[in-house]
Amino acid sequence: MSAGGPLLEVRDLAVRVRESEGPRLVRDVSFEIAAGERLALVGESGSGKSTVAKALVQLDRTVEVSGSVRFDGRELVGARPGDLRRVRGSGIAMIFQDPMTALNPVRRVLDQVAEPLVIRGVPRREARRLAVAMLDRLGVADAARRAHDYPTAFSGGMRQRVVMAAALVGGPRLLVADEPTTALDVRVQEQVLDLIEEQSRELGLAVLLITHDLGIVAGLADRVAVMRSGALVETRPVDELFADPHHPYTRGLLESVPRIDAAPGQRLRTVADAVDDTRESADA
Ligand SMILES: Nc1ncnc2c1ncn2[C@@H]1O[C@H](COP(=O)(O)OP(=O)(O)OP(=O)(O)O)[C@@H](O)[C@H]1O
Repeated sequence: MSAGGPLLEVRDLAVRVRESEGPRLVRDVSFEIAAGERLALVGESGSGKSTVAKALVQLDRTVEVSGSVRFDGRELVGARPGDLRRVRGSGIAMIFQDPMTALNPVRRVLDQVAEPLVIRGVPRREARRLAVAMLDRLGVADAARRAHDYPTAFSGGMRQRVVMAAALVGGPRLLVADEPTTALDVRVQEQVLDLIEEQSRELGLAVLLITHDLGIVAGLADRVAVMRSGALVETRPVDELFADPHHPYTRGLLESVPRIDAAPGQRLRTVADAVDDTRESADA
């Protein structure tokens, strides 16, 4: 346990493709997340959000990560593979956009959710009991019976609940959720986001939510970090950022969120429009 410091502290994170002379994919990224806090990392597609997420626990071996990532007081950049595996198994859990790729289609849900516990030496019976309890907690109806099904028998939203159960069963302190609802239909998106928020509140779980969709950030995040072209442009409390975005790029992102009060047929503004406006007013 770190002595009063943030749960996650990222300093000057930079990522480059190994043995390449090309520009860094991510540079100068610094942010922190306190225990139980929810931070959204937003930005357009290709801005580097997933690269940051994977760099935290060095999931992508084709890239070189530099700078500092301290989790619970321990440095992860340059840590031994075994130590990183342990952090991934119990400290930092990750879920991704497509729940099906995270699940093995030919293994029963019960065994997949129980696996992180079995790996840690929890007896199989007990691991299975805890797995069913977690599925139940995450709203899988009739969990004891459904747990014996294969993932293909579940809908997209239910699969994401299964993935979350496998992520949370080991009692992580930070959940990194990379576009967790992008592949789901709108109604189910909301349920999954509510679920993440509920688990965060009840378990004191910190969350790093990665999304290109600012529309889903307001209800869930405490703070927002805005990423553009591999760097952070501003990190602020969510209410402040929505009320008074400092950076033109952030203004652009906010203006490109579809609004139900927009006039019918009104063209959605893009981030490029807002950045152009700023250039024009600077030129004038
Ligand atoms: N291992 C890699 N090798 C080469 N290029 C990479 C690698 N990983 C990421 N990139 C590039 O880095 C840039 C940032 O990608 P990243 O996936 O982090 O963006 P993102 O903001 O998460 O976008 P999206 O929302 O589309 O996932 C992209 O141009 C991507 O092609």
